[in-house]
Amino acid sequence: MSREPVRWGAAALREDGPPSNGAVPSNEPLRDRPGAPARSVPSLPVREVYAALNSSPRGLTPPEATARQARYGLNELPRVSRGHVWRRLVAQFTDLFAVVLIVSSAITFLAYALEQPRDPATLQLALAILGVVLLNAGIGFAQEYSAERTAESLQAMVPHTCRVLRSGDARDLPARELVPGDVVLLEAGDAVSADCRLVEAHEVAVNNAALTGESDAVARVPGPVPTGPPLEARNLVFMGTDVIAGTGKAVVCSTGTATEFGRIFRLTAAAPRQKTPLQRQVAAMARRVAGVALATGAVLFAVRAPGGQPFVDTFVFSLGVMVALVPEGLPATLSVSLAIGVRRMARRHALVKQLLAVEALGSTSVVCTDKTGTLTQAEMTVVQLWVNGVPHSVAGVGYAPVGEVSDAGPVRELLRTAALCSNARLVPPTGRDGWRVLGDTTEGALLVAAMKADLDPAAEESRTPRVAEHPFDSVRKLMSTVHRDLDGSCLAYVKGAPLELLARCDAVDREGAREPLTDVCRAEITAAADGMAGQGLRVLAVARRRVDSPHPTLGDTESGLTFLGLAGMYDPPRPEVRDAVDACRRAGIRIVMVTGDHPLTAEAVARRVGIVRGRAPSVVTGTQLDALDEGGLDALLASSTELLLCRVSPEHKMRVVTALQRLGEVVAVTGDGANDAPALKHADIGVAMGASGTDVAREAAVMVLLDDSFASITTAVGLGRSVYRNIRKFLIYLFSHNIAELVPILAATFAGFPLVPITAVQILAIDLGSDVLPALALGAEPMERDVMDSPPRPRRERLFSTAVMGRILFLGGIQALGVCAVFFWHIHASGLPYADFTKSDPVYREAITMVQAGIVVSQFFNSLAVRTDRQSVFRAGLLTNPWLLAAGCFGIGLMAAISYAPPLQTIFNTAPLAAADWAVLAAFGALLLAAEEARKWLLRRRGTPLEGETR
Ligand SMILES: Nc1ncnc2c1ncn2[C@@H]1O[C@H](COP(=O)(O)OP(=O)(O)OP(=O)(O)O)[C@@H](O)[C@H]1O
Repeated sequence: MSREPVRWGAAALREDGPPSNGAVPSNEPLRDRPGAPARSVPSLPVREVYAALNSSPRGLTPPEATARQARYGLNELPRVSRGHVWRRLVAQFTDLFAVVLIVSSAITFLAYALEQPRDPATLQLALAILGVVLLNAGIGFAQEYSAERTAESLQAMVPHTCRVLRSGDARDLPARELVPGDVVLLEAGDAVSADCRLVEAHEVAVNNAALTGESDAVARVPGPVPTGPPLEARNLVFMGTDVIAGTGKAVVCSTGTATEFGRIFRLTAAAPRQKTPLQRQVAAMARRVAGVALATGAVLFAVRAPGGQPFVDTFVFSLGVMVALVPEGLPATLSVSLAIGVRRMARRHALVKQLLAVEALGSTSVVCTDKTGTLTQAEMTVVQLWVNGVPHSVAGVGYAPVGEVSDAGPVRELLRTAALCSNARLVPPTGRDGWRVLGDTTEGALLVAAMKADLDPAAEESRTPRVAEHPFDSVRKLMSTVHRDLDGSCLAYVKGAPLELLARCDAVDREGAREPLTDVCRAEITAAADGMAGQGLRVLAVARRRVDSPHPTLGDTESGLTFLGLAGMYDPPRPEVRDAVDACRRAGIRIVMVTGDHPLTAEAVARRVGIVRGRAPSVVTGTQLDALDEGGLDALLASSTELLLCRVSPEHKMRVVTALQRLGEVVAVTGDGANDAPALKHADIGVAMGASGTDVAREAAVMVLLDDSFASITTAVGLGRSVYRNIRKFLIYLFSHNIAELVPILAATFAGFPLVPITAVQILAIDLGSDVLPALALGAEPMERDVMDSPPRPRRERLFSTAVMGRILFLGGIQALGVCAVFFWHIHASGLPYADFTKSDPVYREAITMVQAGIVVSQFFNSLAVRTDRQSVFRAGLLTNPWLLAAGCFGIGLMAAISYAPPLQTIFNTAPLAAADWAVLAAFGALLLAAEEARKWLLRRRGTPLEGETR
């Protein structure tokens, strides 16, 4: 069963009334509902539970379930509201930038009101600043809203199903379709989707942390308990909690908001969204730049105030420059870029639950991966059996029970035992789907093999019904079931990893006779198991014994066993994995295979998919890991390039992840089982399987693979790297033009020129007009082909590294030099002394138009230059990001309008430029590109990569 924290709706066991929907207070069957099973459910004996909830051991019929759904509504909780829309909008005006801008705008309005005569330019500036505030708030609000919607739609893509009995038929249904009275099947790793009363339980333990905060495992039993607070009833399991051990069957008592989880959910405020380190770095940088802006404003005021200019003029001017230099749209551009990354990953089957993962993915240096399902297709087929020293092959592929198996008695007995000791179910073909397995694929393969031998598992089960079970767990590596034999006695059937099982056998079956298991015999069986494993097969051993009671202890069930034989199953590798493994090699990412399987099986599969190429990979078992202290483990992990960890349990996985992180690695780890959750949480990127993983693993991971494939991890890493590169591109692009805006202002001030070379309104037109779209287009640059050709970015590398800062200064410096040159060239060409210039002077208007156009045109070339770090842009292809070209053309078009359209000329105090002026600016832009090309050429010649890149 699954948990979906955001979108549960309302439903409860109710005899009448409309379906509840979040807003309607729901009734609470386990509490006070009059006339309902309510409080009495936990105290009822099992057989009365069904009657009390109008259900039966075969579950509800589909029409009854539909009727109940109409009556009680879907099993969902209402959407979390992050506060009223207006409150969220107001919040946009309360961050530091917004407050600075609002105060600035207010002061400018005040200045306009006080100045004599009033200058329309002051009013324009005040309005422009206000416009910036509104625009910024609008972008922020829209971005937050869309991020929320993205998160919700991604959540909805993660499958949340539970196994339900309807008319006796087990089927996987979306958790939201559960209704009171439904009979659900639970097993370790499931998240519980509704409040339920257990009616059968085999060693069930749950984690009620979501409700109680206590993360210890608590045992659950099916029998009646005294009436009391629902959370204390040991036969109830609750929505939002996890089954961490055992298997069981339970009847749904309440759903949606009527559940205990729903009650708490209504009281819990949504957690605030955390900023990622990258967002924090950018915000810190933006604050620093804002500080520089503030200081510049103050310096300008101090220098200009004594110069005889009107006080208000100087003040408004300094304020305008300050506002213009604040990087207003930056945080929003960053979030949009991260969100684009998340969407791209989702399209490639990798759902990222936290933005944090997008950036961590880019620096992943080790991937610890499972084998079955991730590297292989998880389509097990039993291909070989080994009984009494004789190998038997099994024909047929996939789950279709068509093929041939020896009909020898001992072979049939092996398969019958294995099939009875399984919980999986085979589903016949429907529509376009072929034969499918519900449940564990290893067990599915055993059922198929049994059916190929003409055995009917259902008939066998009714002949010798199961009375008890010790579920499989990956530490014991065994599973056992107890069955009542025809004569009333009890038999235990056990299957599991050969070594573990053999250690619990003391006899071997020879055509029905029990013979002692000699050392020779043991060696023969081990050699046979190794032989199969060496071919890449997963090997299971099967055994049985008579037991005295229908409910023997684990120790009694799994000791003194009689060995029956071995089953070897083939699981073909996923075809796409080989290329993905190659990509990881090129990208300097180590792959460590972590599997519970046999070392020989692991090595054979690792060779097939290319993880192992050398002659002697390090193959280490869980027992060997246990013998290593921390130092030994570190040495092992640091020294082995090809490492396979076999026969390990999830606890080992956790230890290895911690050790790798200690060695400075950024670790991605895959997991599917409930007890993989700690390792998934601890890793830098926990990756859960969307198709086959348990709900608990999906909950603990930050990334969910919809197709379970290793190749999707590699793609996500590539996309993560590309997002990081793109962010760096637009930061260089945006911050370099700040220099081009600032330097001419400082130069004019210190040269004693009485006016500014570019006005605040012009700067705002660049920052919020011509620069926004190219920055977004850079943030959305397609993934470069060579993104996986370089080693991972070091964990501690800062976004604003020396190299990045150097590049900002280089590009910004060239731009600044250019615009200063065109400005003073215009001013000096007129021959007028500085003091004679006024705001309305045509030469001055032309000069400031040249400065603004100079920045816009050079930014166009700059946007092309920043696309590559070392490679020539001409080699990378000038036309490969058409959005960027379109955005650049839009910016130049806007600038032309500002230069030529009379109303805009009035607002911006600009003048029409001549064709020759544009030609000068274009030539100057081309010079910037040429200088960048020369710098890249030098870098390539020296072979120094920038931030670990090959370009
Ligand atoms: N359902 C089962 N019943 C009994 N034994 C099993 C079952 N599934 C697996 N085993 C045995 O336990 C061993 C460990 O299995 P486990 O599922 O823990 O490995 P895993 O780490 O998930 O493997 P992989 O890396 O292949 O996904 C297997 O090699 C097999 O011999």
